[in-house]
Amino acid sequence: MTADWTRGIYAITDATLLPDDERLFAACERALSAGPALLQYRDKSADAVKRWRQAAVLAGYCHDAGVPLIINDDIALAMRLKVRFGTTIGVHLGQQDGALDTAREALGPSAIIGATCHARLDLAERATADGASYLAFGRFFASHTKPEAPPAPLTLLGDAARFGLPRVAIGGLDVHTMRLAREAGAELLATVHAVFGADDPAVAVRGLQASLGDAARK
Ligand SMILES: Cc1ncc(COP(=O)(O)OP(=O)(O)O)c(N)n1
Ligand SMILES: Cc1nc(C(=O)O)sc1CCOP(=O)(O)O
Ligand SMILES: [Mg+2]
Repeated sequence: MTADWTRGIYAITDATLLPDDERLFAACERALSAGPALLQYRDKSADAVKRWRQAAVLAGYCHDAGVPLIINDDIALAMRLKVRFGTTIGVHLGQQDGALDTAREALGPSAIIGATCHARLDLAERATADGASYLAFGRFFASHTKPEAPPAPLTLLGDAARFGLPRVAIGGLDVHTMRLAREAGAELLATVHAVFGADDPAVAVRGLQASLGDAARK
């Protein structure tokens, strides 16, 4: 059974931190064992064979753990996984990654479809109208993973409550800064480094959950 995905830790993979199948799969298994709300497969390479192979394994892990798998950027890959495995597959789309309504049509009404809104409420308003399932804002703090991402103020998260969708905070979140983003209104706290830069992603997810005061999910 899939647990409530709308609140908690949103773990995002990274091909630099997890450069091969063995490390990616081991780290994701550990992270999933601690009950994140969502797992995103994010691989910016053009290696479609690797992306299919890795995403297919993660789809199985996520299915077993009851955690939705979100595919970054790639509606076609999410669609292929859904057809092949029939599991809960979603997609995260940035402003250059394809149309939300195309993704919704391809993946169906219950798919989780996320939208990057940077620091812009106008993008959030459009994404809401186009059928997004959640709205992602950031980056809020200095990011190891994407230092060039444009900055966003924490006050944006309160302003975004009006859209009535789960708000994701991203960028430089760790055991300290995550609390600030939650206090500012984010239901979901997305991180690469605080989970997959840690020695043990399971311990990291549990530590982040504890820092938020969220009950352990597993
Ligand atoms: C949860 C979440 N929020 C934001 C992003 C960034 O998406 P995007 O702007 O498309 O940048 P890339 O991740 O594709 O480099 C995200 N992936 N996930
Ligand atoms: C993928 C991504 N998108 C961002 C945005 O602001 O849109 S920040 C970011 C990287 C998040 O990694 P870390 O938790 O290591 O900072
Ligand atoms: Mg993208």
